[in-house]
Amino acid sequence: MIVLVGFMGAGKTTVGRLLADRLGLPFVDTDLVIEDRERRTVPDIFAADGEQAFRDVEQAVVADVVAGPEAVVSLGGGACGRAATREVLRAHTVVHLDVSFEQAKARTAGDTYRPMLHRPGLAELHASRRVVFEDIADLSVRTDGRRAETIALEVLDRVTDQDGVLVAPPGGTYRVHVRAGSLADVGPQLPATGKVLVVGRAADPSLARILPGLRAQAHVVELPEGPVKTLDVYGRLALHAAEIALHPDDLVLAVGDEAVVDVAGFLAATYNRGVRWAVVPRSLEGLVDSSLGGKVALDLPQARNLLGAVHQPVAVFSDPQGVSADTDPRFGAGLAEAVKTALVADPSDLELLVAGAPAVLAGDVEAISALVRRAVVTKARIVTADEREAAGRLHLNYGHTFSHAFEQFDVENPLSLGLMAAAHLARRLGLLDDAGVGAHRDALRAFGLVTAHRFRLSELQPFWLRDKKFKDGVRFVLLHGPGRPEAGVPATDDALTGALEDLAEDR
Ligand SMILES: Nc1ncnc2c1ncn2[C@@H]1O[C@H](COP(=O)(O)OP(=O)(O)O)[C@@H](O)[C@H]1O
Ligand SMILES: O=C(O)C1=C[C@@H](OP(=O)(O)O)[C@@H](O)[C@H](O)C1
Ligand SMILES: [Mg+2]
Repeated sequence: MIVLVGFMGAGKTTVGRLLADRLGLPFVDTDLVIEDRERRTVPDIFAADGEQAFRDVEQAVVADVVAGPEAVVSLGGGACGRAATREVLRAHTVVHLDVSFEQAKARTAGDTYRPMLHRPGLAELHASRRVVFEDIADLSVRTDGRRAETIALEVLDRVTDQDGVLVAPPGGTYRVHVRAGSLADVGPQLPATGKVLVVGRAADPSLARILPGLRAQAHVVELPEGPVKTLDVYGRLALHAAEIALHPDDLVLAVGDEAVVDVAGFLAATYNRGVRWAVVPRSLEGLVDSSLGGKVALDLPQARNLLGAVHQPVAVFSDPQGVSADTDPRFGAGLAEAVKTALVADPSDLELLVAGAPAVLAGDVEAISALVRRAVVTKARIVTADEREAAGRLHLNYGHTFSHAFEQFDVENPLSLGLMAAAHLARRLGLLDDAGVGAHRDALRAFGLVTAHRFRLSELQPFWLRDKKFKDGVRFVLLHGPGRPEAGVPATDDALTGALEDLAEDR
C-alpha cells in the first residue's frame, strides 16, 4: 500500500490519482470514503458534529482502507494526528508530499470545502504537522513549484525497485536493467508466473545462458534465421500459444534481435488480447532503442511495420556483453540509433557519445554499456511523457522518414544517411546552420558510419505515401540544433532536391 500524507493543498488527492493510474492500482481517497460512509460532506460533518467526531470516523476509515486491497491511498491532511493511525501506517509505504505553508495557502485560496483552513494558528499547525509527516514517512517529496505529474513520477521512481531505468507511460511501469554480464540473472528476476513462452533464434547462444535460470515451466520456440516479422511466423507462434494454453498473466519472453522482439511482442499484444511480456534485446538496435517503449509490429509485403500495437513489457533486461560488430550484423544501425537519440536529447549527450566512440568501436563493454544506458535514459524519459506519439515521441523518428525510403536500395547504413539527409534538409529550410550539419557528420563519422550517397527524389516519393507522418505531403522531424527537434515539418520539392544534392556531395 502506498499512502500519501501531507498538509492541505500538498496535492495528495491529485498526485495520488496520477500515481494509481501509472501503477495500475485502485485509488482511494479517505475523505471520499468518509463521505460515502457518512452520506454527508466533510464540511457538513465538521459543522454538525465537530472536528473530534470527524477524526473518529477518519481513524476508523483509514484503518479499514489500509487493511483492504492493494491501492494508492491519499489521506486527509489531519489524519496523522491520531497515534493509532500513525501505528497502522507503519506497515505501509508512507510518502510525504511536502508543501510550504505559502504554497499550500496559494493552492487552496478561496477554498470553502476545507474547514481547517479557517482555523486560527494555521501556520503553526502546518509547522507541527510537518514534523509528524517527516517522522512517519518512508520518503519525502518536495512539491513547491513542481507539476503534479512530475511529483507523481518522482514518487513512482522512488517507491518502486531502485535498480534499473524507470519507464512509466500510462500503458505500464517497468525498469530497463542495463548491466554487462547479466544474462544469467534474467530468469530469477522475472515476475512469478506459471508458464513462460520463450521466443528466440535457434542459433542464439543467449538462450542457453537464460533458460537454466527460469523458474517457471518454459516452452521455447526457436525461429530460423531470416525475416520473422511475418504473418506466417506470427501464426505459428499464436498456434503454439494456444497449444500450451497461454494466459494473460503468463509471460512471453522475447530474446533476440529487433525482428524477434517485434514478432514476439506482437503476439504478446494480441494473443488473448494481451499477455505479459519481457524483453531481452540481443542487438545494439534493441539495446539502444526498440526494446523499450512497447512498439511491436509485423511487416507486410507492401511496407514495414504495417500491423502493429503499443504493448508495454513488464521488464527489459539489457546485457551489452556479447553484442558486438562480430555478433550483430546490424551493429552499425544500432550505432546510428544511438547517434539519433543523442542528437534529439541534448548537446552534452552528443559530446559524451562522440567521446566514447573509439572505445565503443574497440568493443569495450563498459563503453557500450554507457552508450546504451544514456540512450535508454533519454528514451525512457520521452516515452514516459508521450507513449502514443502525440508529441515528444515523434522526435524519436528523427532520420527515419528518409531511412525507411533509403532502405529500399541496397545502401550501407540507411539511418546514418537518413540523419545526414535530415540535417541537410533542415539547413536548406533555414532551421539548422552549418555547425549543426557538421555535428551530425562528425558524430556519424566518429563511429565510422557512411555520410554520403546519391538518391533521386522521384525514387523516394512513392515510398513516402504510406509513411504514417504523411499529411498533405510528407512530414519530417528536423532539428533546429542538437537537442532542439521539431516534428511535422513539411518540405518543398526544391528543398528536398537540394538536400539530396548536399547528401550526394557530402557538403
Ligand atoms: N503540484 C501542484 N502544483 C500546483 N497546484 C497543485 C499541485 N498539486 C495539487 N494542486 C492543486 O492544489 C489544490 C489542492 O490539491 P489536492 O490534491 O486536493 O491536495 P490535498 O489532497 O493534499 O489537499 C487543487 O486545486 C490542485 O489542483
Ligand atoms: O487538514 C485537515 O485537517 C483536513 C484536510 C482535508 O483533506 P486534504 O488534506 O486532502 O485537503 C480533509 O480531510 C478535512 O478537511 C480536514
Ligand atoms: Mg485531498
